[in-house]
Amino acid sequence: MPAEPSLPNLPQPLDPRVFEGRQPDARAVARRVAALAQRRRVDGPAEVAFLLNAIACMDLTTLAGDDTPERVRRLCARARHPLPPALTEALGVADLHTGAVCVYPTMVAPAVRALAGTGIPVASVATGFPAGLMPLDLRLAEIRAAVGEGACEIDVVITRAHVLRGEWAALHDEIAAMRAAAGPAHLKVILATGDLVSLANVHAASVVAMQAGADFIKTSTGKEGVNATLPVSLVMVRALVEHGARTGARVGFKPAGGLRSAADAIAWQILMREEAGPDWLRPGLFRIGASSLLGAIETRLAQIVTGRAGTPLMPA
Ligand SMILES: O=C[C@H](O)COP(=O)(O)O
Repeated sequence: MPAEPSLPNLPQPLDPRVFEGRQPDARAVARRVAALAQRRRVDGPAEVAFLLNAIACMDLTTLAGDDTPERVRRLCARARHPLPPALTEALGVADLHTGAVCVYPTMVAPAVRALAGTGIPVASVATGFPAGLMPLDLRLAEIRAAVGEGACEIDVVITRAHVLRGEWAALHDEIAAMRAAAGPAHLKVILATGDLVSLANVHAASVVAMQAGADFIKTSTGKEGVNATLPVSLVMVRALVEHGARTGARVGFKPAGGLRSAADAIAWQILMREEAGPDWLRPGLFRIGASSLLGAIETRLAQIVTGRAGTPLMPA
């Protein structure tokens, strides 16, 4: 068993022994989350470093029914230059861009065109996002269509009923089929944890997704009643650390949905650093899915640079 997992995560057969009978202790999880909160008080250069890393690890997202190619092009321009020039100059940063842009399948083509030559990947949601309640062949066809348009990352949703009914083989086979349909694209498996009722279900679904070949496990669509929380994130990150110890494979983590403040950006990075290790805090292994976090980070960085809370660095 390698000490440091470093291999890509290849699909394996379902092994329910890894999760059956495992019941994460909700009180212990809450205690650990509270303890991690004590480590979040960072300031000065450390805070700036966390905030810039949050941008580098961000899947800058628009997933709205009224999305247009124009909106997506504006989002891509923001992904290429996430901060105003005066702020990047004051911070002394160069070549900063977001980890990816995340859109619906029909918006992949304009995003790919807008990001050509930048190296910024386009991620597409698929599989009947956000509910996933479409026939499997149509969900797989949607994955293939998004990859065909140029998406190199695919964010899929699972059938929550498989989890709620304990249909682990069906869940494994569904995700394995999605893994195969995605071909060379990275597969992020959204568990929609707000729908899964218990931490035991979150743990089991995380393990099944990884056994089926997920490159990332992701908390939420942003559309559930409850989206990313620190307790479910802790359970998921511990599951991926254990998976790495068991298999040697590295699986990334993507909290998404409801992350809106600079404090959120830091809290999830602290959790990742303390539970998985500092090496996980890079775009290949950690992403934050967010539609409105970037503005909050910009505001906080401007406050730090000017030393005046609430004072914009640039004229409006
Ligand atoms: O995958 C990303 C989420 O859909 C974004 O959720 P949000 O709009 O709450 O930031």
